[in-house]
Amino acid sequence: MQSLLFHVLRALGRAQALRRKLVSRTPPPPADALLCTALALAWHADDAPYEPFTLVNQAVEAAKRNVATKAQAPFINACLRRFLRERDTLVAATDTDPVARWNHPQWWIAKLQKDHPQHWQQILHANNGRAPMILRVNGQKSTVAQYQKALAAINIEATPVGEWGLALQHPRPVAELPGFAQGLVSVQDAAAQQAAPLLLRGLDLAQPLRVLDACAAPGGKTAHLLEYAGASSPLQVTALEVDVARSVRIHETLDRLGLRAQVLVADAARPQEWWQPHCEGIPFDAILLDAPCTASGIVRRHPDVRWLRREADIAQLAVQQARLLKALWPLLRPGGRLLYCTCSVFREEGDAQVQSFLAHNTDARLLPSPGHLIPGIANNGEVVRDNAPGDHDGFFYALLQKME
Ligand SMILES: C[S@@+](CC[C@H](N)C(=O)[O-])C[C@H]1O[C@@H](n2cnc3c(N)ncnc32)[C@H](O)[C@@H]1O
Repeated sequence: MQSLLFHVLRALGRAQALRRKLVSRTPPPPADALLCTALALAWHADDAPYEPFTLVNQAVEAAKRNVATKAQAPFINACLRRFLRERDTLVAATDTDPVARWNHPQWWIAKLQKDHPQHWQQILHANNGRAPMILRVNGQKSTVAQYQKALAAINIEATPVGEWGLALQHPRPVAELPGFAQGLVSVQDAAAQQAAPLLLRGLDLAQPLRVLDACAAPGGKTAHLLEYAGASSPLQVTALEVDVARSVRIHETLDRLGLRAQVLVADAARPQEWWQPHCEGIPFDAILLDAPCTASGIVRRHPDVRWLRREADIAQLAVQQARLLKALWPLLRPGGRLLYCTCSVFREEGDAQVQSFLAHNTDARLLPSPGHLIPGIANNGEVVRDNAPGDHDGFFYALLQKME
């Protein structure tokens, strides 16, 4: 079901453009949904999950069986049969429509063209692909080489990515991964795996440093911070999450991996409510702010995001991100570091956010940072400024230091 749904979402722009060519008036929503679903699955014969004739027959059967679409079954049948007869002409007629070509809303395409004039096509192309499944090996329990061997022993092929990552040749349910329940590995994209080393590299981890993970659920990066520091490090991590239900997942993540952190349910933008009562008001040595964002960098994992987001969400989220940065900066000790990141490729949530922060905070300086990571680059030889090699999601990282 999910695989079919994701397929439809990755081809919805094309399907809606084809539907407009087939009918002049939009059918009632349930019939339209069924018609567009069938068109999205069948439009590209080489990529269709079933024989296009089967898809058409099944769509018409489904229409007949549902009271909401029953009356439109003959209409859906007529549209889809015509589509099969005239497919090449109809597809060619939609090729000039960017929404059909790229399967993203027009505003999203225009935004990427403006924000990434060199790479917008590459980003859209990556967004329509399928993301690889990447594991992060828990350095406290195994090594990349050992785990790769354990996978090979059960015929799971994997290639090392980055310091702790293994990319699986084919995605697998986690229950099939050796030692998953015992915390040997986690699932985490290669771009997200850069957070812990970026924040902690070069710090003296033999000291009892205090680290705040300000937006922590489900705890992927909290766990990586602890794994990275190592079992013998006295690193103290406070994991903050505003959403009670999501905070439960931080405990689950830490329990599975055998790690410990202070988990607080609180609003990071209102430190007056939790910093003094739970952290004695002592400044942190390092802060990770993995801020809520549009998730425009992880579209290939969540193909619905592009259709559900509204352009106005970007500005609203940028305000929230700025509020979080402003509230957390005073909690950092002079000389300390704050890593700001989002899984977005939009500049308002990355570059522009950080430039505005630097302009308003003269005690902050930007340390060498990856900046915007462009999704889907798989050693294709293309050079992108500061982009890490290998396939990964779209992300943004800026490492800020507070001057002493
Ligand atoms: C991008 S996700 C974090 C992912 C997490 N760092 C990880 O690697 O697993 C952002 C999280 O921030 C939480 N959040 C949003 N606003 C917050 C706030 N004001 N204070 C604390 N948490 C917040 C959201 O509920 C969400 O769980």
